[in-house]
Amino acid sequence: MEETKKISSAVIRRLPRYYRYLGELIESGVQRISSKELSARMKVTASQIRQDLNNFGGFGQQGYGYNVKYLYDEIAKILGIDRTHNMIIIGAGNLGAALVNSGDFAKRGFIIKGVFDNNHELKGKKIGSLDIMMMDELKGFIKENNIEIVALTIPRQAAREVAKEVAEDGIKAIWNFAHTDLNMPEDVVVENVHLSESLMRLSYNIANKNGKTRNIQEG
Ligand SMILES: NC(=O)c1ccc[n+]([C@@H]2O[C@H](COP(=O)([O-])OP(=O)(O)OC[C@H]3O[C@@H](n4cnc5c(N)ncnc54)[C@H](O)[C@@H]3O)[C@@H](O)[C@H]2O)c1
Repeated sequence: MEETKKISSAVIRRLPRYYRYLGELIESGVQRISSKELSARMKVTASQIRQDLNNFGGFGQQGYGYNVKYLYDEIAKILGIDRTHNMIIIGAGNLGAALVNSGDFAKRGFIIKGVFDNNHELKGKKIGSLDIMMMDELKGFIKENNIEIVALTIPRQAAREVAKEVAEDGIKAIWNFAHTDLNMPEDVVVENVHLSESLMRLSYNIANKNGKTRNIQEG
């Protein structure tokens, strides 16, 4: 499929949710669905669904609705999850260990190949089946294992330094958990995950639940 126009980040943010719902439909044996039914399940308007999916050529047919498996596969292609991505975690602390121990990423094709730390006391220790490696092994490991994504679960100052270092080693995708903006070159994509910011949005919604202000939803 050729992409002729830039797809808005709001649409891209909604796609994983479509993907999850379609996956559930497949699991329950549903083969096709109208945008009306999908909208009722997902609690977004049918016109929003049509508009979103029209960005990619629609996939729907008048009077038929959407072929669930086809749509699921097409969204996987758009999200680039129709193939595997090799990933490493830098920072073998609480958060790093939680990521390594979560099986969910592998199910989606994100393969955690290694975990790194600069604390020599952790050398030789394991998280799950992975040996914790030291930072002097990082550069070679990235090259040899075709690493595409680096997750940073280290403090903010360290994250800024390590991000620069891995970008110089050719990494183009950083999953940043440190509470800082990384200011990377344009060809490096950064996805920030900040749980406390999510909590602040929740707090905003608690504060405004009876007021006139509309809820903020991530779509
Ligand atoms: N984004 C979020 O939602 C979120 C949630 C919790 C924690 N955090 C942040 O993530 C970071 C990790 O949290 P945690 O609870 O796992 O902390 P932690 O202290 O348990 O683990 C941090 C690990 O990073 C290692 N480290 C420090 N500097 C390093 C460097 N330069 N190179 C390699 N490894 C280095 C430490 O040795 C340690 O093992 C913290 O900075 C924390 O503020 C973010």
